[in-house]
Amino acid sequence: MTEPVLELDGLIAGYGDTTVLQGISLSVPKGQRVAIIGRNGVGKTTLLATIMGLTRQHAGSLRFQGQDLRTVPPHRRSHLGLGLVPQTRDIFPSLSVEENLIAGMRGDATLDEAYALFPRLKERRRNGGGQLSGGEQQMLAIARTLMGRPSLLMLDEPLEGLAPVICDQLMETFEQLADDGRHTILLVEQHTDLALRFAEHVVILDAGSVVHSGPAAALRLDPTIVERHVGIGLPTGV
Ligand SMILES: Nc1ncnc2c1ncn2[C@@H]1O[C@H](COP(=O)(O)OP(=O)(O)OP(=O)(O)O)[C@@H](O)[C@H]1O
Repeated sequence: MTEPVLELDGLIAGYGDTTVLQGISLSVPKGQRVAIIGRNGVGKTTLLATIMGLTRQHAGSLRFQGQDLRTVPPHRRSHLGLGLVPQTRDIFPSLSVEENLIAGMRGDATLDEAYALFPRLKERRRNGGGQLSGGEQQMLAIARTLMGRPSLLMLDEPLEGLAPVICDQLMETFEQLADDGRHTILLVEQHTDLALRFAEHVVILDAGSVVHSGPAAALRLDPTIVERHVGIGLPTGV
């Protein structure tokens, strides 16, 4: 078994005094593709935000590459190799595509890398972030996070509101990133079928707790587990 890159043990966290995550334990090996699924409001975004240091950790532990992150602020976490593409995308609308990418750049990251991954961004490089389509904005949000050279890439509902053809393109990009040997990926996604096809391991959350954690292959064989916890059926052929 590969060394875990991320380890959560009894993690309780939330907003101010409110707790949302009710004792999450999770161990993610380096290079694994993990899908985090669950109904609306069960704490998926809060889990990613907590790993990034954006919420209040009340109890339990959170370790990245063996280091306890409890007192490490978000900007330091991104220096350590954590990268979050938030659901809100958070690009700078008044900056051009190129300026957005430069703002996220660290180390030896180059614009050419971003443009190789998303040729569309090269075509739009002089356009303002606010002038982009939803799909282009998501590409920019992902590319900007990658400019920070994360080894743990967290994607919060990256397909939300996007046309099926763009969803397919983005899923191909995630496959590419997972296969390049440099990224461990946590994917929060409402498109459960796509998430299960992508993932090696699936975590199902309900009311701030892990109610299932196991290989994606088992869920593909037995969709009733997903139906029970997420309340939806999977299309056939997943
Ligand atoms: N900034 C905040 N302050 C207080 N409570 C919040 C905040 N953000 C989320 N919550 C609450 O935390 C709980 C979990 O929300 P969260 O967004 O993590 O769920 P989710 O599973 O990602 O849902 P969705 O699929 O709708 O995005 C919800 O009850 C939500 O109302």
